[in-house]
Amino acid sequence: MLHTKIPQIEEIVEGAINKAALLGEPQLISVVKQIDKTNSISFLDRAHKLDEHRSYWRSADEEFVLVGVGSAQKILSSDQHRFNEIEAVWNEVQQKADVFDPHHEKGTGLVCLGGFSFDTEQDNAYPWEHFPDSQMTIPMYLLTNKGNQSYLTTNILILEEDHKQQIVNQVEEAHALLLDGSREETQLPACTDIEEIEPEEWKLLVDKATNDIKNGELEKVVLAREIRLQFKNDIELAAVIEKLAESQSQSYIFSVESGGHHFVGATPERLVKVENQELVSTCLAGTIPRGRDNEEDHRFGQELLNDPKNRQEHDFVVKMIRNAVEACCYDIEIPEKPVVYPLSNLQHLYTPVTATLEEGYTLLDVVARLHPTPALGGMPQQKSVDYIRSHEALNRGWYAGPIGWFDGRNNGEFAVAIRSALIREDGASLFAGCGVVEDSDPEAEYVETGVKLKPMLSVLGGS
Ligand SMILES: C=C(O[C@H]1C=CC=C(C(=O)O)[C@@H]1O)C(=O)O
Ligand SMILES: [Mg+2]
Repeated sequence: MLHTKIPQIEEIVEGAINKAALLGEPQLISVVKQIDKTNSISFLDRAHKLDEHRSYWRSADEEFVLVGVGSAQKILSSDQHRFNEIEAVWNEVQQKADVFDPHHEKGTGLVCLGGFSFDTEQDNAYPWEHFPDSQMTIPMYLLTNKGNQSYLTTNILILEEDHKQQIVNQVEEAHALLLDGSREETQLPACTDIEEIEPEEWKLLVDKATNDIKNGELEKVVLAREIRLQFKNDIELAAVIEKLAESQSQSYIFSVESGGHHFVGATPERLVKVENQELVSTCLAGTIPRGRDNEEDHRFGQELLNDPKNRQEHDFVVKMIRNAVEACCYDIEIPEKPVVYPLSNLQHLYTPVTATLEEGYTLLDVVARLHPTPALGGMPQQKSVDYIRSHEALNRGWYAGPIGWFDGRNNGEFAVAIRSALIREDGASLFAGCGVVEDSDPEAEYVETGVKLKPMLSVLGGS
């Protein structure tokens, strides 16, 4: 239920304790307030004193940041129909919750943050033992920065036996800590060792894939590789996120914690965004480096636009996304040809997709239809996922899976978790991949993945 008249927190907590007793089940409350403009990195940093479970999301193309701290409720699923299952639980949670929100801004109030593994049939083995197949968290405390405005949401699952004053004190102490404004000095990781995982075997696999494609087994497959780093000290998440956000201004910046490990990344690739039933998706595939000067940069861009191998990589993605969107949208707009999308160290082929989502469909329905697109899996979809599962040496875990958020007003966005790293206590695994088609050259694909790994590598002290 949404309440627009906002009572004092004492009253809200008391009401929830009574309701929990009456109904015989915990009662979720969500209270939103506008606060002074708050720096998201400082907030993220201070939050570790409260709870290690922190999530970070920064949009690539608007001033929109979410920082989640702690967990009021987690929604998990390892089911084959995990997107639907998560949606069903989410609907139930929303129905039962009491939301006190006078602002009605997107990304405030009841919001879920989290992500999904690439492939539910791959087991959660090292280094992914702490990451379930799907994990969406309603944080206890959520900072929402939208343009110049900041909002703080407090979500609490109230139990019948809870003590009103204890809860109120706990919330007030947490708010004071999170909003205190100071920032401790944080340090970037000191890397002591770098290990590329079997680069020669990886190139042989790319070569094999081109042959399997020529033989008609499949049309395209995205193959990823891993680099492992060792650190001298435990990493400080806020420093990593801050540096990544600075260096990758055109990318989504994300971080999700599970079991004390952080999955972090800077990805340029949106999977899908929905706001007021308006849908935006992105076809991003086909890659060339940036030039050393304007002339070379432009020449590379033109080369990319006219290169048959890169165009083929890209066109598979457009075709698949078009089909998926046509099944649940109208007013679909997709330009005939891609344009060049420059990032700090490389350029991609880019085709935007806009449409209106038909009534009755949700963001998660579209995620279920799209994941994985041929920019992450290949073509045909199921064959390429099977191929990856049986041939790729690494355990993808959440690499290339959907990562993002949604709120209780049918707004939300998912990106694909590429150019990412899983950070453990004293080390990290970094991941990047590339689209392999029949004309792919293993050495060139190796170099392309190297360029994609570079920004994360340099933030983590590896170069
Ligand atoms: C799979 C990745 O990139 C995809 C996204 C854009 C361009 C790609 C490419 O040109 O190969 C990939 O399809 C990755 O960075 O890990
Ligand atoms: Mg490529």
